[in-house]
Amino acid sequence: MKRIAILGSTGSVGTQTLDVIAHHPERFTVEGIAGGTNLPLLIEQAKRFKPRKVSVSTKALADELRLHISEAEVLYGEAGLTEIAAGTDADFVVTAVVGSQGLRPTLAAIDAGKQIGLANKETLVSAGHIVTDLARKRGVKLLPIDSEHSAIFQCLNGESHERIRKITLTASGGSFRDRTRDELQHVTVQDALKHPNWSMGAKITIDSASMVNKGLEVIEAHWLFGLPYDRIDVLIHPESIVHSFVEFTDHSIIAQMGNPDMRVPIQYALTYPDRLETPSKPLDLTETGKLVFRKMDFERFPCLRMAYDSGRAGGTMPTVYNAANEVAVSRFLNGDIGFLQIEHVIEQVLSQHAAVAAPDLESIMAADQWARTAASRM
Ligand SMILES: NC(=O)C1=CN([C@@H]2O[C@H](COP(=O)(O)OP(=O)(O)OC[C@H]3O[C@@H](n4cnc5c(N)ncnc54)[C@H](OP(=O)(O)O)[C@@H]3O)[C@@H](O)[C@H]2O)C=CC1
Ligand SMILES: CC(=O)[C@@H](O)[C@H](O)COP(=O)(O)O
Ligand SMILES: [Mn+2]
Repeated sequence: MKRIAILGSTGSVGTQTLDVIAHHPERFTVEGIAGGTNLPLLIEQAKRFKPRKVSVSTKALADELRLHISEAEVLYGEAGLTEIAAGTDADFVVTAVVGSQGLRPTLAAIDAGKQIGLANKETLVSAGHIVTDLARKRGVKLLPIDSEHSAIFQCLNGESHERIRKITLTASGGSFRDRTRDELQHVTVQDALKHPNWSMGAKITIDSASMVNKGLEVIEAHWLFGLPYDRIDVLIHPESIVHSFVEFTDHSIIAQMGNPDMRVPIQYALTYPDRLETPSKPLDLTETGKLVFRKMDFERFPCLRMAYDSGRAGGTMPTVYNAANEVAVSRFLNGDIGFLQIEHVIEQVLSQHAAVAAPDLESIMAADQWARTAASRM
């Protein structure tokens, strides 16, 4: 039995993780779940999966939750999230909260020696060296849940890292992939939230449309696979069938394919190195017919160029890229700024930042906070 704790159990990745667990009750128990504000769903999950600890974002919500569930200890806030990450009997923690608020709880889980199923990419972008160093020291595996990174991880199974020529992350192009920059002037939040292939939380769906998601994924890949940025490529693949691929020194390419369904990478992280049945639809390539791949256009998607630049600059630059984007996306979702202003905010905040090299956690937190304040004023 693998004992699981989930940070962000009420979200898109969180609910799909519980779906995977529900299909294999003989394999998994749920020790702890943490959600934000979706109380009805958290109550339903607590009753069904019977974790010993449950956490919500505020004290008021925790008080209300206690009226509905008596079997579990109810916690709240950052302390509650950290307790679900590090203070349960779980041996495996799925990090599926959104944003760099996942950083401290993830570090706590690693410090406590829990294996990590990593969905929360912002954590690795914000503090990649700190997270990977601690994982190395504690002997903790960071098992990728992000579909592209799971794909690369599967392609690399048994291969020597010295034989990798480059890896290529595929990008669907997001909700506006066929629109020109001029046409982006007046797009709405509703338009932006219509991802062509994946059903995901609001923040990552906007990130897909701006290509920030792929930027975050490039930096995530740098830390997960220890590759320099000039050996991490991105291309547009509108079908999201090839989830990513590796080219080796002999020019062989190994790709991982499947219908777009997050339950596959989630389950692989949970069962690695084993594989189990899933309820996902099998891929029939004769039905797919044609797969399209296009070169990335960095003029059309400047947020990807800024991610490469931030990653290469290192230090606190990726922290600031991520935090500025988090604020810009939240402002876009609230109707405060237009879609194209997301990239403007990121660019301006990056240009004003005096980077700190080899930052410790305190400097990372300070840079994150500085970027949030700057981005909210722009
Ligand atoms: N969705 C996907 O297919 C993929 C997602 N990812 C990554 O996974 C992460 C999660 O994405 P996704 O599932 O789409 O996001 P969602 O917005 O769907 O879910 C976010 C989760 O975080 C919870 N949460 C938010 N704030 C807090 C808080 N302060 N304390 C505790 N919990 C909190 C939410 O709770 P509540 O809803 O109750 O408020 C919810 O459970 C992101 O980093 C994303 O980039 C990566 C690859 C694919
Ligand atoms: C499912 C997943 O891993 C997402 O990160 C997905 O990749 C988003 O799609 P695009 O960023 O390619 O549009
Ligand atoms: Mn992805």
